[in-house]
Amino acid sequence: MEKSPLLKVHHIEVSYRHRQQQKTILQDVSFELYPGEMVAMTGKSGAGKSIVSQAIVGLLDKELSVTNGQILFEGKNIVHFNEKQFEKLRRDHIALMLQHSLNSLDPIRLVKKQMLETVRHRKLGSNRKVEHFLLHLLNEVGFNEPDQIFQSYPFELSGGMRQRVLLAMMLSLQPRVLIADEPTTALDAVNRDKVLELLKKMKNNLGMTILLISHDEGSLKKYADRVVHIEVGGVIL
Ligand SMILES: Nc1ncnc2c1ncn2[C@@H]1O[C@H](COP(=O)(O)OP(=O)(O)OP(=O)(O)O)[C@@H](O)[C@H]1O
Repeated sequence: MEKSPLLKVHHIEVSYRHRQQQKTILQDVSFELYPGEMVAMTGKSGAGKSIVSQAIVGLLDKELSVTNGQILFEGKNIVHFNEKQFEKLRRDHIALMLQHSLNSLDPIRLVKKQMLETVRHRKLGSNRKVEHFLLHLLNEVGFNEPDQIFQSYPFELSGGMRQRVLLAMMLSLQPRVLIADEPTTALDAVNRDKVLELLKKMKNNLGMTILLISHDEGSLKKYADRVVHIEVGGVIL
């Protein structure tokens, strides 16, 4: 393991402000992610796990802001990035797979179209090359007949299959860090294990760094290298 962290969340505080009202909703959260590790973040519902992940990638609701602390990505403080810088960060370095992201696939647009759109900004070569790359990723996430999935509509797929398509989409961005916020909530036990296994495989094969957010401490311990626990008001390592 390299010595310096890829991502360092350092004593951050997030506050809510609307008109005259202000309150702190997250206080003194610190943890580090080292290259190539999978860290699970757990904590009770409402502890602030999603808020932390949104703060990292600049997707906090507009009433919320980081009012103290630093978030360092490769040693650089990104807390005060503007929208354009955050967009680039999300596109090139840190992908966030959201809790309810199953809904982010359009049910009536071909998987192929949606996947191609995800990588449109990347210079990956000819159309054939890009399609080949995406089909390979579909295969990596466990589809034996990726072309069939490519040519289907999300409404034709099960929840577990859609989750794996989404994962392939995230992987197509080849992020340094993948933050997966409750990636398995919509899945049954079999598919949940499949997705977690896959994340582990991605970590091992591609050297990806993963922050996995979930309530489910038991199953996460099985897959993660380390667990950080968020308490309401702060983090306990
Ligand atoms: N837009 C917002 N405005 C004000 N408070 C918010 C906002 N979003 C979240 N909160 C509050 O911040 C706290 C942390 O919420 P968050 O969604 O991060 O919790 P969580 O740990 O991810 O919970 P869960 O496991 O249920 O998803 C909660 O008390 C929540 O009510």
